[in-house]
Amino acid sequence: MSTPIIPRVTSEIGDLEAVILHTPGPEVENMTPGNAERALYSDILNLPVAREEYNQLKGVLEKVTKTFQVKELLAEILIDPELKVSLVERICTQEKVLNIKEDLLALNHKELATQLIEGVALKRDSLTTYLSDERYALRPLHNFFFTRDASVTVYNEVMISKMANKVRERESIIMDAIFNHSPHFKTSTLNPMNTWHVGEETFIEGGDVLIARDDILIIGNGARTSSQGIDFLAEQMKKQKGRKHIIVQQLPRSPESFIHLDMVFTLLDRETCMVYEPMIKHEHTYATILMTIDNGKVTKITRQPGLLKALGNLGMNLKPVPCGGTELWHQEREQWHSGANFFAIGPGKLMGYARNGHTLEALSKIGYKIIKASEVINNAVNLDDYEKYVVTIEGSELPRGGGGARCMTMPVRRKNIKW
Ligand SMILES: NC(=O)NCCC[C@H](N)C(=O)O
Repeated sequence: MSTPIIPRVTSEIGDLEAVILHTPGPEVENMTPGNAERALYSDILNLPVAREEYNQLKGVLEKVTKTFQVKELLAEILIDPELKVSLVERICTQEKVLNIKEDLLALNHKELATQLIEGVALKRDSLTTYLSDERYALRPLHNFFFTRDASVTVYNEVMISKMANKVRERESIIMDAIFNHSPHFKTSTLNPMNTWHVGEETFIEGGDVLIARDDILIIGNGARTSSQGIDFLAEQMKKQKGRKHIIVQQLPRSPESFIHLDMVFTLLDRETCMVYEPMIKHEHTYATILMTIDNGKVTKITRQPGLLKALGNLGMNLKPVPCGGTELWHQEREQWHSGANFFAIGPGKLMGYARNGHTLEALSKIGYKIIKASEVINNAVNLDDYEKYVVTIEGSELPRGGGGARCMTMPVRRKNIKW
């Protein structure tokens, strides 16, 4: 095996060196209209189409960087019998299904990894289970292809998220096991679950955590990340030397397309960001707050006149590109389909959905070349020929899961940016 990767991410846009993906499997279909909402979906995905679309994202990323697949990483660590027992025990205890522990332990490492992700069917071997409306003893991890959310590389460490919804909790447990045991990574993890004073109200998800610069984090505070979750991360920042800034952007709890900050704001290159204007540029009641941490202490907490101005005050003057273009009508529609959710594989080197035409037009106007993923995969286009581009993936099915290119990628390592 090659030398382990030391996770390090100091910006949203540095050249990507390694990323964790999860190709959607049967778990995304294993739901009914009755429980799609509980699965945090607005619709049931068509798996073959979703996979085709996902393979465009994966195909491009495999060309430009090192990629890992969650299921393979998980299966590999489950070869260790002790870890297998402790992980199964942890999951069964957390999900209150210790009765299936022995069945799970009887599976080989690959089958166990599959079942932990795709779900374990409920055995109808008692009156209670026979009468139960549940189909699963362990529910499928419908949302795991949004690898962004359950863990986050924050500078030199990996934070394991504390998910806001039960249906996503197992994702974090799996990522915790991977980062602590996979031979592919050498890192330390920050896990709110291991901190004695972290309470019920503490939650924080990767979609809300943006690393703007080596001294600036931008964190969304809304349905998925609580103030307590941000305080947990602020505590960790206190351990670092020098001055750190955390800009907190409050978010509305509805509609569901505003669940994470990266659905309304992403960084594109050194000078540009993508914004959903009604949330990021216009006046509203959702506060922007700046926390300043100086050598281990929070020295100041102040209200700011909006996210862009807060960044400007710290020397990051970003030109906002409007998701959906200039008309509110298009902005609303394209934001809903993850039109603001871009993933940077390098500064000015982006991936996003092809369907959001007005957003792409706004990027094209400022010099971004729009390139289809298939052209990259078939070698019809060489990305090195362009300084700024958006590689587009088809997005009919994937956005119905509730996220875009940033949500589907968990960067483990990026090169540092020369500002
Ligand atoms: N970073 C993101 O915005 N991730 C998308 C998560 C969508 C998923 N259905 C969820 O509700 O958690």
